[in-house]
Amino acid sequence: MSYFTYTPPRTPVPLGGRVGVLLVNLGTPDDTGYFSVRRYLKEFLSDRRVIEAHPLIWQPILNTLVLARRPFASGANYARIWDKEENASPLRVFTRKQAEGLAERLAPDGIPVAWGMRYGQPSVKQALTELMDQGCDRIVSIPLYPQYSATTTATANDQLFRALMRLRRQPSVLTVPSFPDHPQFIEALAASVRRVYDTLSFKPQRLVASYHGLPKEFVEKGDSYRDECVRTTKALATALGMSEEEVPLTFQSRFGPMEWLQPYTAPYISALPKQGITKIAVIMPGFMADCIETLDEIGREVREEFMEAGGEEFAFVPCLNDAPEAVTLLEALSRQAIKGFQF
Ligand SMILES: C=CC1=C(C)c2cc3[nH]c(cc4nc(cc5[nH]c(cc1n2)c(C)c5CCC(=O)O)C(CCC(=O)O)=C4C)c(C)c3C=C
Ligand SMILES: [Fe+2]
Ligand SMILES: [Fe+2]
Repeated sequence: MSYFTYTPPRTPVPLGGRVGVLLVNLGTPDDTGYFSVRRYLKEFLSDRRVIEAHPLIWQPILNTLVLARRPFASGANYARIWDKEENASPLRVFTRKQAEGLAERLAPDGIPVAWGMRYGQPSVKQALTELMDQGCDRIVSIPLYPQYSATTTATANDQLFRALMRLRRQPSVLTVPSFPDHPQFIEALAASVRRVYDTLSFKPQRLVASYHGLPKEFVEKGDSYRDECVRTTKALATALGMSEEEVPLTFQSRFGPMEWLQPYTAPYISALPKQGITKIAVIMPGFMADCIETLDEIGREVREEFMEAGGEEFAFVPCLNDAPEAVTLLEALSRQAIKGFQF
């Protein structure tokens, strides 16, 4: 059997090349059952960009303690947010819709779009093959994470380059950098806040900006994630004409016993009513699409804890999902990157 895994394109590459856009997101289980969630978590938590401990130490813990129990708890959480019509998790549905929206915008220029997941299906390799089958010899890859982290952006790129390793005829690739304060990103976030605020019968005293957490050690060792979260939060506050105090930054979704970036979202929000802050809104600008971390952790768990602690009003600002502003952002990122191929 050949070392190389891909047969040459069936569609000829036009003179001057053909660009395709690849959207890469995290990944999600195929269904909410134990085995699907277990398979997903095993792949995710075996990634050394995510868990840096040596496999000789980590793998026995993962395969016994973690994978024996967590798939049940996570599966129950996924079941609560599952899109029953599409029979898929919201992360997959919204990623697909973002790709479809972008494809419509780029179709007049003959630029195809595909989407793949770092963990699970459809794979990055499948998405890449889809583009190469259409004659693309130049790929713009957009990791769907506004703020850089080695645990997300870098591993998405690793997976793409892993697929390229087995190609005899390799396309040229441009990986789009993180976009924490890209004007179109901030405008899209601000529009999502305004849309929610227009429907409220109260004025939130705070707009809490909650980001996925990260072990503190990763940032101390050079991951730029926290700085980029600060950039997003400041730019959003400015766009909304709010003070920095009105838009506090917190970190959610801790995993394991290490210290993660602080302040932690849940205790921070539960402490607000005691300070006289009983009406809040929460936005999650680290997620391009709603998922288990936003819908279940913030929309259910954190909301309930806030109300139990004396909170009165809690407004949830949905992620950008398939809003036209999200597609406009992806179009801007794509078109800016495509210029890099024009010479
Ligand atoms: C050490 C563990 C983890 C790190 C580091 C981590 C970083 C990280 N993750 C996201 C975005 C998402 N994470 C999601 C789910 C999720 N994350 C972890 C663990 C780490 N994440 C787990 C175990 C899970 C699975 C759910 C669970 O069992 O609790 C998701 C949602 C996926 C979905 O299908 O809905 C996203 C999105 C970022 C941005 C990040 C670092 C900055
Ligand atoms: Fe995560
Ligand atoms: Fe979580």
